[in-house]
Amino acid sequence: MGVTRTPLIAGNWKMNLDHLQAVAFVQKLHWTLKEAQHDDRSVEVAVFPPFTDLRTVQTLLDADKIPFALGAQDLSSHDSGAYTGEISGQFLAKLNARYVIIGHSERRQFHNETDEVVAAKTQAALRHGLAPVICVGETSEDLEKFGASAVPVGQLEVALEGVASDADIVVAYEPVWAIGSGQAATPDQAQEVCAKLRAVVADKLGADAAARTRVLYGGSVKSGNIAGFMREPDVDGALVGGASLVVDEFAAIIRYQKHVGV
Ligand SMILES: O=C[C@H](O)COP(=O)(O)O
Repeated sequence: MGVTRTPLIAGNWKMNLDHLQAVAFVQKLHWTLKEAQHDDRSVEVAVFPPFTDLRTVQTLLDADKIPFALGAQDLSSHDSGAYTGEISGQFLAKLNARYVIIGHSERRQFHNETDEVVAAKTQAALRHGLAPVICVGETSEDLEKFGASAVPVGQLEVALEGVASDADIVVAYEPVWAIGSGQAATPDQAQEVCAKLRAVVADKLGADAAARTRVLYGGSVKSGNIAGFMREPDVDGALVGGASLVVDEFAAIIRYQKHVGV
């Protein structure tokens, strides 16, 4: 029997929602899903608040037994020391963070993160038992010059250098042109690149890792298009930006099976 990959719907809040707004949001999302009798086991939900919210959200998740996983949006490649403003993976692990986003295109674009930095951060996450959500994707210029898959495939190959075959990782394919633009990739386009990314995981970490690793699509995911992506065999979930900030919309994305009859 093949490996079943639990779908992952991840909300990357980016630099939105302070810790008080985060509490209200998480409580409302939880109630909304409960009211809709959402089956907690069918889809894993993860939220990625700003660093300053993490402790508050973790306390709320624990206290109210809310079954959402917690993730951070970045981490330092170093574990401790004189790195002003940086956040260590060991701090995130102590907050029971399960995931950390690495190499988001906004980090690559605004903080000059190279593939090598992404690889070092991937190692840092794994050292502390965090599952890196490794983001890769092409810009519209890359798409024109090289097609859709060459750049994300190359980025992932570097990120997986030296990663052990039993590592717990997630890959997120986020075409940069689709992020925040309202112009999502088509399910076919997402499937094509996600399948190639899974092949990179197979090549670097082996067939078992490729079979269990979740590959997400991200870029203008909404309740109206999530079902199309989730029907694709190599798309195991979504990394959602803007739509993860609106409770009803994010809940509808999480409930894609019932909502749109997949
Ligand atoms: O991390 C999330 C992505 O950047 C997608 O953002 P978006 O859903 O607002 O397009």
